[in-house]
Amino acid sequence: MDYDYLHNNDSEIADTVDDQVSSDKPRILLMGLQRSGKSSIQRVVFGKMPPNDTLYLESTIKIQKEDITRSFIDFQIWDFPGQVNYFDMTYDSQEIFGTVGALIFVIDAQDDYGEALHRLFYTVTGAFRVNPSITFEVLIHKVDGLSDDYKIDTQRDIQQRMGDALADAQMEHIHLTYYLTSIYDHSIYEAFSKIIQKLIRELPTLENLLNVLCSNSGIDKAYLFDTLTKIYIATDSSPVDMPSYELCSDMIDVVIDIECIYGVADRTQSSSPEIGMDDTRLDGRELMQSPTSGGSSMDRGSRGGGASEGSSSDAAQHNRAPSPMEAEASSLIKLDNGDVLYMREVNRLLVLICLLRQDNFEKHGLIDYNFQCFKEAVTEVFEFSQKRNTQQRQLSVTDGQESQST
Ligand SMILES: Nc1nc2c(ncn2[C@@H]2O[C@H](COP(=O)(O)OP(=O)(O)OP(=O)(O)O)[C@@H](O)[C@H]2O)c(=O)[nH]1
Repeated sequence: MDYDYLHNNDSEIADTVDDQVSSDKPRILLMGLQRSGKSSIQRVVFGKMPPNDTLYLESTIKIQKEDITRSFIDFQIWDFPGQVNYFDMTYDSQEIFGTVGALIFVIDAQDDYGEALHRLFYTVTGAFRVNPSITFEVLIHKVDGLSDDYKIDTQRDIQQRMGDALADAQMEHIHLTYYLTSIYDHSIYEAFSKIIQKLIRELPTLENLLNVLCSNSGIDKAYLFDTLTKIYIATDSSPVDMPSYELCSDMIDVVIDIECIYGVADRTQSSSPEIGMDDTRLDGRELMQSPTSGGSSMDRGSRGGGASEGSSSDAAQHNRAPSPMEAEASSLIKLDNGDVLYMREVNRLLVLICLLRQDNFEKHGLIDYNFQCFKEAVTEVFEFSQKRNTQQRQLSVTDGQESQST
């Protein structure tokens, strides 16, 4: 089979790479055919664009580069125009693929994907030759329009055809990971969580800390989320099940919604998202004092968008942080099935969300103490990783200057 790449309009965008290659951060590349959904993914996950608004996105004509710098997530995401061949002589593929962490290839599953598979093959084999350490991730995207059976069949077919093509080319050692995704549900966040976790060097340490926290506090499942993107950057080693992940992820929205309604407690003293709800009544129900501190709780009712059956939330509590400087928002949602969702803010960018049985939450003094230890450990790991990143960047700048002068 001949895997030729389409050539069109290269000259229009030939100048767009040069000004993009200067940053030394690890890169995530978003590639795929035109209209496969690359820009939509970037805007929805990293820009908080409502999925329906992506209908009006215009075609990308030059590389869109975005710096994502938040806690442990520290990279650049590049959204490529679908119509360009970055392996031809016009571009320096070493410059483009040399420092790439992950190459994400998006396939429109609602369309005929024969052409997309040719492009995928051409892209991964070309990029692998330049940089064998890239992780290759394939998003079988727009699956919201497909039945469950059809989704599985599509994934199987794509995997099979790519496996055969790589084997024919004796490149079966190239490993591709496949995800079924849509911007209209949690699947895109789940996929990005897994992709980004592969790039976080501190992941084993964070997982260990979460394991210790869970086993010492009677917590069934814990996720460390990046608040803005809803990407979980680590979880404990018990298996991730979609309903629990969706509940935890939805909790971030619940808290943000409540914050939007009630505002920040004291903007003059703190930029932390504390939720000031004292003396407020909602739906005629009085807000109660929280058991942990001088906070308050509120009935919130069930929330759509992914909550699992029989687990609609029936109460959410928000505790005021003891001091504005401590910036420690926390929140509690009791589920109908007797479980509890407990959220604690680690810092402005990270929240810990735990799922546990209500009986175990009775010992929340212990949980709070363990959380403090966890938080201190995470802060130390974070400071260490920042120091190391800064040192590495300084080193690479010095290396670059030396190689230029020789
Ligand atoms: N049904 C569905 N439509 C989607 C999804 N993601 C993106 N789309 C739609 O796909 C269309 C194309 O999306 P874009 O993000 O512009 O595609 P692109 O790959 O960036 O296209 P180019 O910039 O031309 O390379 C838009 O109308 C989106 O609304 C999805 O998960 N499900």
